[in-house]
Amino acid sequence: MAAELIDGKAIAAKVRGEVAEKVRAFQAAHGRAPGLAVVRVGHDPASEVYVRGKIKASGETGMVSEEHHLPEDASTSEVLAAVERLNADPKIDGILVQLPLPKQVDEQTVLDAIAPAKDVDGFHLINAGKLLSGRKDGVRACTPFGIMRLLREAGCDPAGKRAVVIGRSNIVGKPMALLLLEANATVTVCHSRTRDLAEEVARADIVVAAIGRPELVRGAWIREGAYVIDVGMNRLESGKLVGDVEFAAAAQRAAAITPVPGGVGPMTIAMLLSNTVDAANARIAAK
Ligand SMILES: NC(=O)C1=CN([C@@H]2O[C@H](COP(=O)(O)OP(=O)(O)OC[C@H]3O[C@@H](n4cnc5c(N)ncnc54)[C@H](OP(=O)(O)O)[C@@H]3O)[C@@H](O)[C@H]2O)C=CC1
Ligand SMILES: Nc1nc(=O)c2c([nH]1)NC[C@@H]1CN(c3ccc(C(=O)N[C@@H](CCC(=O)O)C(=O)O)cc3)C=[N+]21
Repeated sequence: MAAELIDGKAIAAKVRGEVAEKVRAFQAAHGRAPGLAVVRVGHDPASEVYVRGKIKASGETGMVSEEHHLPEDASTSEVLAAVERLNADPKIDGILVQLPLPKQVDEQTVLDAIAPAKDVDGFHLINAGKLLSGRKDGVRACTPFGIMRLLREAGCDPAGKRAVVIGRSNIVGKPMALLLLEANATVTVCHSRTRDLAEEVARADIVVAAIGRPELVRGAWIREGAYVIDVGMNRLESGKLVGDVEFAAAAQRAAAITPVPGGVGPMTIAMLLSNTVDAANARIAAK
């Protein structure tokens, strides 16, 4: 393998250490730990795993966390009521509503009901709008924000580079493109209607794949010396977890690449905790 492995697990551990330090300072100054609430609706098995990971990691940094589990048939107004209670709870600094929600629940209505100052996912309209407008005071979506840190730790400055983001979701692709643009990359966003994905990827100095299709991005497409970030989480029938990039072949050409698992996933959780302690401090400062 020619590429450097970008060790998301190790970098996430470093971020959690920084968060633990901020948690200690917050506790000393305010007599309580920052609080994170996770709302989970129904029984999506993947969500159960991720939420457990988030709760465990938050405890390790000294934060207080609680999980609110609603039944599979919960209505939009029941989920809204849970969000409203957490908005009003002074001990809660961060609220995360785990996605996807069951189909009868209106996702955007729920996300927009979260107090923007407690929206540690960065999915609220206000935080999305602040990112679009280049304002620095909004909450940044955890996955793209974590990827910017991974690039920095790998020694990649996006300024002037050609970045190709594959995927245009509100939670990964679009905010990723905006953060890369903010860092002065020349950004192309690809999606399912892109005419020639291979050709777009072949030009890229930075590739971020956020598609959700196992190994769709072929190793042979990767430009020599590119930085490759694989967001995809695809569980094969064998039980094996693979990304959106054909890892072994891409690693022959890339300068650096993230593995799945152990790349972007652990970083997403670490950035959630980082956003929560930052939200706790910002809320106190705003009082
Ligand atoms: N590691 C982590 O922390 C996280 C991982 N994920 C994972 O990342 C992946 C993407 O997640 P998310 O953004 O929520 O997914 P979405 O399903 O919301 O978006 C997928 C995007 O991929 C595009 N796409 C689909 N097929 C193709 C194709 N053949 N060629 C090019 N583009 C294509 C879609 O295009 P179009 O818009 O045209 O439909 C869409 O924009 C998933 O595997 C998810 O599990 C997600 C969040 C966090
Ligand atoms: N409101 C909300 N916010 C999210 O941030 C959010 C969400 N909903 N819904 C689902 C996606 C997905 N997501 C992941 C987080 C961590 C790993 C992770 O830690 N993955 C491990 C592997 C875990 C395993 O083995 O299954 C790894 O990559 O090493 C993966 C995926 C956050 N998401």
